[in-house]
Amino acid sequence: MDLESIPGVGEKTARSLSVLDDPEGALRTGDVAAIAAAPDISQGRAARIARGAIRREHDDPGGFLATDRAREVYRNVLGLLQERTVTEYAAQRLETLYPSARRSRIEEVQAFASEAMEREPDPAVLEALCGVEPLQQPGDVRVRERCLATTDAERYAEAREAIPELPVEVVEDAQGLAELARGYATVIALDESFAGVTVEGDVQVEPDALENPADVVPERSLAFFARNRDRLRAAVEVHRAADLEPACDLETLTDGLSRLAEDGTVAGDDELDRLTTAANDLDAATGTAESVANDHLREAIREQDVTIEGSDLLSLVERGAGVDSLLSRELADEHAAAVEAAREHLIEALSLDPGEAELARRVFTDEPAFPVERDEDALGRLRTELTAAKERRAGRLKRELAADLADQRTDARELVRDALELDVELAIARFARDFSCTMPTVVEADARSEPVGFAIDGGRSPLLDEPLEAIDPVDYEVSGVALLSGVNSGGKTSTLDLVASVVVLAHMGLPVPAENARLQQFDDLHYHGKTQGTLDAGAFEATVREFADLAQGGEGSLVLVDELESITEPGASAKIIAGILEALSENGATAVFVSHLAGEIREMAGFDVTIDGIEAVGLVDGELEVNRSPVKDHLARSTPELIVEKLADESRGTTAASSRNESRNEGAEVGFYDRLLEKFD
Ligand SMILES: Nc1ncnc2c1ncn2[C@@H]1O[C@H](COP(=O)(O)OP(=O)(O)OP(=O)(O)O)[C@@H](O)[C@H]1O
Repeated sequence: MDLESIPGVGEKTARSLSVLDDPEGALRTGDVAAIAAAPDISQGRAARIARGAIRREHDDPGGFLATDRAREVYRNVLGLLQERTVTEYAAQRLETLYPSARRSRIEEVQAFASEAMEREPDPAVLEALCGVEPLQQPGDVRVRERCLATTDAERYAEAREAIPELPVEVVEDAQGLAELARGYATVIALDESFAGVTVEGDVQVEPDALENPADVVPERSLAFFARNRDRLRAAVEVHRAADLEPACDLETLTDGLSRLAEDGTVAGDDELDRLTTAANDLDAATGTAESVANDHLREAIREQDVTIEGSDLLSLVERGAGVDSLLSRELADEHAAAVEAAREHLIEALSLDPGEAELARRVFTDEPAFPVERDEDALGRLRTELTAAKERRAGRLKRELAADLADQRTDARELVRDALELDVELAIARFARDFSCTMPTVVEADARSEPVGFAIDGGRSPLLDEPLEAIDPVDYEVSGVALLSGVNSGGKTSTLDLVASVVVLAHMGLPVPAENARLQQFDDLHYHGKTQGTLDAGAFEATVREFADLAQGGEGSLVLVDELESITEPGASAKIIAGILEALSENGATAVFVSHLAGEIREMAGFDVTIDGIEAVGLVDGELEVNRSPVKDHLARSTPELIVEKLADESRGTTAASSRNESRNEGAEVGFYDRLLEKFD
């Protein structure tokens, strides 16, 4: 696949994407997480790239949303879906859903969304989703206690390339190897020629090391799991809570992760912990052991009456002997006990095993001395032994753990992806529940048959800022061109919003907020919201021009227009709207024009345009009671007409109830209201 052929992908982005394992697969499936794993590509950008790839896949020219208001409706319904996601990933992934005029795309998403609607948005699953995020690449791994060694310059270059995590050293001979062994806990010699060479320290001859990097640097695969430990655990939790089919064995993965510390070291091994603590605490424990011995000895000396004969003292002084000799002669037992106490302390404080204890005992010699002091050489040997034992054990455990986890890397990726995808599905499921949605029937347009238009039963506009229970369900059906009349605040704009939302969601392949919906597969949606106030000449001209374009094509278009009359004075508006409707009708477009001038427009129009009406069924306590579903072929009475009618009714009632004399004035009032009412006929 030529990545640059995707809309929105230039040379630089294509280069970033080519770093991925399977860029084509990621693009084909709209896998935002995989695309965002490419260098310098954010999730938002990944979503745009995925959308471009999907459009290319379906040969979709785009541009379904033809006006600002249409785009606004899309952003609003998408926002409602995004509000119902838990993860940022799912919110971005939803951006790949867009209204399309391509059947294959609509059906593809419909299949996905139908399954999604079956999902149960369990609170435990939503809670678990909080911790899931796309996996991250581990940072650079650097191992300092182990090195590779070779005598060959070419092999040196190869080693640096294959295993950049380890230092690579060039040596001349076994002597060089021995020197390295003093500086590193483990030396891995790459040359066959070193086989059989014995040098002190942990030196392993492994000519195949470069072919098995996982054995040589288990840190490499552990770093991936360590970096993503919490995300993987959260993904495991999501699978458990949602009872999802897991991509790998959850027990094995959880067990592996429980043995891994956040910094990539092995956790939970008592012996390794003991060795690590012993190596770390060695100096401090030796210092304390010295104090133990000296406190002991000081106490003993203080309490001792040392009796020494004058001749002995003389000979000691003449020989220049110090207190050591005195100690050995007079306090040998106490000295031995003090040294023993120091040794015991060191062995116990560091929990040393018998072999290590043997070395530890040598840290304090039997030589009489006060104060008792450590033997640095012996201490050095103990330190080397503890560090080497620690490294050996850590290395073995890392290799074992890396081997256990290595096979699960691909599955672990899938595990996280499935958890994130579940969030996308649950957002759709929640949206569908919250707005009582159904999957619409989207009918492919057929030039030879009658226009299908749209038919919505029990629709509730998701754009109304009311709880679902407070929204009256609306039935509305239009094929061809219609005018929508109705009382002020009757719900005309909300009806257009409902139609636009249903059409946009249906073309996204998603369920729509209605009991039932059947609609034509439209090419595009032109929705013009209400214009605020009269337009100046320039803006008026631009608006008329816009409709001129539409009137020339438009056979597959849905055109929704709200009170276009406000753009100029009423008489002229009616003429212009009538002309636009004629053109749209001739072209076979589907259109709904909301207007307070429906009657006037019909008179001007050169064809029998349908007028639907949102009727007030009456006035209750001064408030209009409205039937929100437009009545077909019915010019709704206006609010002023209803009010005059109400006044006429009221005054008739009063006249009937009053005496003859008093009613003269009231009779005149009835006549006045009737005169006004006649004007509405
Ligand atoms: N189906 C509905 N169920 C409940 N309330 C509704 C419904 N439709 C509209 N409303 C309420 O009526 C108000 C007015 O609706 P809307 O703006 O759609 O009326 P309109 O007929 O376009 O008004 P105008 O004639 O002033 O342009 C809305 O804000 C909403 O509160």
